[in-house]
Amino acid sequence: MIPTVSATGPGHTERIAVFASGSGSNAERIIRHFAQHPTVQVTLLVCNKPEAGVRAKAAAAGIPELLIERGRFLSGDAYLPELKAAGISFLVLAGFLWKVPAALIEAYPRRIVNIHPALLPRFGGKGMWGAHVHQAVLEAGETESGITIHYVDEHYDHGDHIFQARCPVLPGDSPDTLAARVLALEHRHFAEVVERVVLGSEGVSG
Ligand SMILES: Nc1nc2c(c(=O)[nH]1)N[C@@H](CN(C=O)c1ccc(C(=O)N[C@@H](CCC(=O)O)C(=O)O)cc1)CN2
Ligand SMILES: NCC(=O)N[C@@H]1O[C@H](COP(=O)([O-])[O-])[C@@H](O)[C@H]1O
Repeated sequence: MIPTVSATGPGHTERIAVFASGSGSNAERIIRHFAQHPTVQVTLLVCNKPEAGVRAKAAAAGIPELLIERGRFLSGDAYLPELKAAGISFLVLAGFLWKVPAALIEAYPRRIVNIHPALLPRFGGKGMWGAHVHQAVLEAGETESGITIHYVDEHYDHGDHIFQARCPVLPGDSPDTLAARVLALEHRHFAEVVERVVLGSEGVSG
C-alpha cells in the first residue's frame, strides 16, 4: 500500500501547479476536473516551451502561467520562490520534459506526481518520452502497454508507483495508434488518481 500525502483538513485548499511542455490534453482535463472542487484547485501552469499548446488551454481556463528557463530551473532556485509565493502545495507533471531538480523534490516530498505512457519500470528513463516510448514498446514486441502514475524522485521514472492501467498492443499498431490508445487511458484515470492522492485516500491501485 503506497502511503499518500496527508489528507486536507476542513477549509484547507490544496493548490496544484501543473507542469507541461506540450499540447496539454492531460493538463486541460486536470484543470477541468478540479474547476468546481471545494478543496483542490489548479492555480498555476508551469511551462518550459513558449510554443506549447498547453499555454492557450490554460489561458482559456483562466489559469496563470509561469514560463521557465532551463538554467534557473535546473541549476538555480528552480523557481521555488514563485511556487511558494503562489501557495502551491502539490506538483503534477503532465507531459513535462525536463528533469525536476533536487530543490523541488526536497521542497515537495511525496507531493510531486508524474504520468508516464508505459508500464514502468520498463520503457522509462532518459530519452523515454512521447513517441519514443511507444516505438520502444513496439520494437520490443510487447502485447500490452499502458500508463504508470508515480511519485517523482530525483531520477527519471523511478519513484514509487501509485497506479497503473493496461491496454493491448494490436497487430499493425504504429507509434501513433498505440499512443492514442494509451492517451485515452491517461485521460480516463489521471485526474481521478491525482484527486485521490492529494486528498490522501489510501488504496490507490490499478
Ligand atoms: N526528477 C524527475 N523529473 C521528471 C520525471 C521524473 O520521474 N523524475 N519524469 C519526467 C517525465 N518523463 C517521463 O515520464 C520524461 C520526460 C523527459 C525525458 C527526457 O529524456 N528528456 C530529455 C529532454 C527533452 C527536451 O528538453 O525536450 C532529456 O532529459 O534529455 C525523460 C522522461 C519529467 N521530469
Ligand atoms: N515521459 C513523459 C511523457 O512521455 N509524457 C507523455 O506526454 C504526453 C503529453 O500529452 P499532453 O500534452 O496531450 O497531455 C502524454 O502522453 C504523457 O504520458
